Amino acid sequence: MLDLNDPSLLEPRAYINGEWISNGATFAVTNPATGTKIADVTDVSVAETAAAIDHAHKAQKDWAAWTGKERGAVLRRWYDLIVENADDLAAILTAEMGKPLPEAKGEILYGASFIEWFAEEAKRIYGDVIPGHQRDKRIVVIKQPVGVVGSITPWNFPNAMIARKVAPALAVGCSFVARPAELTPLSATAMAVLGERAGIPAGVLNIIPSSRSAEIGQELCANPKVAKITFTGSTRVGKILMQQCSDTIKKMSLELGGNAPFIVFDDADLDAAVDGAMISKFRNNGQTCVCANRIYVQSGVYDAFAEKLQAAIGKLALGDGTEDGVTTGPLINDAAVRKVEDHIADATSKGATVALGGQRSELGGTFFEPTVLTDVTTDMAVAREETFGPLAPLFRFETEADVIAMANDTEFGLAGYFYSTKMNRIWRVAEALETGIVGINTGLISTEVAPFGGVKQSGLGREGSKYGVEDFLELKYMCFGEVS
Ligand SMILES: NC(=O)C1=CN([C@@H]2O[C@H](COP(=O)(O)OP(=O)(O)OC[C@H]3O[C@@H](n4cnc5c(N)ncnc54)[C@H](OP(=O)(O)O)[C@@H]3O)[C@@H](O)[C@H]2O)C=CC1
Ligand SMILES: O=C(O)[C@H](O)CS(=O)(=O)O
Repeated sequence: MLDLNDPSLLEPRAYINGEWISNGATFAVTNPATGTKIADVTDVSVAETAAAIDHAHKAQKDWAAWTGKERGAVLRRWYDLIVENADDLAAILTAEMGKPLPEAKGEILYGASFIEWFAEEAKRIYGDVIPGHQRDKRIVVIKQPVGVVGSITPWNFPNAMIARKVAPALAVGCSFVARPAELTPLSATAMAVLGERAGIPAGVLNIIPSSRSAEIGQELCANPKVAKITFTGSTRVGKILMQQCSDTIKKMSLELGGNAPFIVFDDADLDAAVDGAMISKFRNNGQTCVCANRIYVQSGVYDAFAEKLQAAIGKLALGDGTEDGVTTGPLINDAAVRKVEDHIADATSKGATVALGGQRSELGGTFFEPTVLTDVTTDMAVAREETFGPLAPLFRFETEADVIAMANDTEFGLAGYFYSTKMNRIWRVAEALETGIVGINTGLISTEVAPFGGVKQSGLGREGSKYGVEDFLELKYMCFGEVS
């Protein structure tokens, strides 16, 4: 049992129309570090999903009639409650997802920062007045909430990925039906416990845990009362959802897979580059869509960087995320471990060298040794596929033109990083990278103040920042005649 200050935050039931629901059907949520069961969670059915959508549809009109200031005040109270309960929320997150407690706490505060940001934005949804095109005409543009928003989110950031979506949605007057990942629903229900306490009206926020992602997703995509789908996850699933949403032409926001290049030029501050590679590659044990998936090092500094990186990795401490000093938890499941193993086997079969790690940890379970591959080449799977684990493949390059071509040779385009101290090169490379986000002399780019999102097959739309509300709004213009 988790040792929480407020045990009521560990909530296994679904939250629909302001009611906590048990329906006799459950699925088990287990701790990836220990394999022990945390809770049996309500397994919401398709019919209950449709009912949640109906309630959200009814509640949305009243919610949209509140002023932005009133909605912002509720979101602010929600933010305050999340921060006050951050330790408990982090404990729940670590238990169901495995990331070390300090990282989990960081995620809770990161997620809360979106709720804080959009609590403020709620009262700034401005329209426009456009000079008439004829003497008797006047034109006014207003922005209105799209309506019911369906959300599908992954296991790797079970709090922040919901917060990054629900905050702008509720701020502008939408209602929300959230289906969290089967592996990590308890962070979502805990958020709803606090949202209810903050005063979010019944039906405005609904949490529908389920073991049947495809069926529930199909209902969210097909139901005509859902105006928008917002999704974070793999490009594979994003494509399925796009197809399913086409029948009702739903608005979509998609935060999909990545394959981030991390480039170290020979003019880089190598120690800073190693620090950046460590945070970008090993945050969340490499289980983030913006982590460095390919590390390109210019030949003049390749050996020195490889040596420094291995020394830094040697300071990582694997273990149960609840233990002091642990920096790196388990991977989410055995499939994730097998993907890392497959990428290592493929690379070594084609000439790469395991310079560090390369196998399952002696801790057992889904713990895996942080790994460095050297002599990696572009014909290897790690060059094309997202590893989503603690594997740092080092590619050698000669010229700036060569590395830009290699970095952009992917269907993905979420984040990219590079280290250089030459201003002219910094501008050239930043503009040349085909990504939605560029980290320049930093490996950590995530913040609520900037528009997070990708290009190419890494997604559609942006989350966070002043741009983040637009995807939850419809523009309408009113043309007044007979004025003169
Ligand atoms: N761009 C971004 O911000 C992020 C991208 N990702 C990408 O996602 C991948 C790993 O995360 P992972 O969670 O495994 O990704 P998935 O795409 O497999 O799952 C994401 C969510 O979609 C659900 N899902 C799976 N299949 C369907 C379906 N047919 N219909 C509706 N929902 C479905 C999952 O449910 P369930 O798990 O219960 O089956 C989960 O809640 C990586 O490629 C990673 O890059 C991950 C996080 C963030
Ligand atoms: O799901 C993810 O990987 C997150 O989007 C990464 S971040 O927002 O924490 O950078």
